[in-house]
Amino acid sequence: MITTTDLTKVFRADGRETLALDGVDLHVRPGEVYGVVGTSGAGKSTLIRCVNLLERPSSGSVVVDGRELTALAPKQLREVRRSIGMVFQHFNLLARRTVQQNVELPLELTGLTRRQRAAKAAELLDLVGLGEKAGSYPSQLSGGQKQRVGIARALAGDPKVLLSDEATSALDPETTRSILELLRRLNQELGLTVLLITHEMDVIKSVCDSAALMRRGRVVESGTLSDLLATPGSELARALFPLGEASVEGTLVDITFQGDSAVQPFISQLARTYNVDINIIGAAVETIGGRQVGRMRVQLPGDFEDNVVPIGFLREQGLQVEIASGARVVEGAA
Ligand SMILES: Nc1ncnc2c1ncn2[C@@H]1O[C@H](COP(=O)(O)OP(=O)(O)OP(=O)(O)O)[C@@H](O)[C@H]1O
Repeated sequence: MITTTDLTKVFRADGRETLALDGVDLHVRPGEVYGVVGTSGAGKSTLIRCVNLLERPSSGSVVVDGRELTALAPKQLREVRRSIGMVFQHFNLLARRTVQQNVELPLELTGLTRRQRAAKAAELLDLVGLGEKAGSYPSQLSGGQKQRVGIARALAGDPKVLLSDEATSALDPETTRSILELLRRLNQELGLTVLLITHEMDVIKSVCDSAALMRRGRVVESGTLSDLLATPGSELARALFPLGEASVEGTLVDITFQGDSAVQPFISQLARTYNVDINIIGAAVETIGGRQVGRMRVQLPGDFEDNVVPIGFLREQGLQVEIASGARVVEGAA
């Protein structure tokens, strides 16, 4: 639904050049919620703004719903842009307009009659749970309500794609949750593809199907959350599912299991078969991207070389096993 290929963006200001995007390949499939995470300055805002050409890329291509945006003439681009909704961190509502008039704004140039516009706005406000606030002004609304208006406005052009630029960053945790639930519901009910950027791992965890990690203008990791969790050494997986600090004693092993497989029988089998004392350091089961994922960190006595066979046993059971300490030894052994 959204594909960027070798996207670069160079900003020139005060005689200095900043490479904000350095060859970004992103692939967002139809109907998924895709999150881009990264520290401040990583290039997230620039990326999302390049996806609807609010910012023109320096090179590379942006294809949304089968259309190459960088090749479009201004008039065509304006039309396509109407089918890409965008929500902003600070809502960007017009203070002198009522809630309904704010939602109608993108419809004013579409040739709809006043009545049609009003009917569409009312329908959208109902959809986001704000039907009763149509006549209020933005200053009379809470932050969460303002963002609901922002979302209704973004949906006015019946978009297939919704871009969200830190939509929940200005909101408290409870309001954040309700806005994320709304985005998820719109994704499911309208089949909307959502590309969001955030600096909060919790946002990725609670609402995204896929994620990308950006650093210095590049995507350094990306994939579905389940694939990332199954990728040894994945930074995103570790951030999604932290298991506490590594200690220097013995060999620390992180075991990840998804779906129905349970790890407990393997641990007791392992202890019996190889006569090792296994210390469980931490374990948790969480719902990530709508799927149950379990992780367990265990400590085995001795260094990696002493544990090659037990670790092999766990891997044979189809569990994903990652060595959390003794990495130096692992490299040496490989
Ligand atoms: N209009 C601009 N002119 C010059 N440099 C810019 C401009 N916009 C962004 N940059 C620079 O591009 C880089 C990426 O910025 P960007 O805002 O995309 O990062 P970000 O990951 O969204 O960070 P944040 O979370 O702080 O918004 C930064 O070094 C920033 O200073």
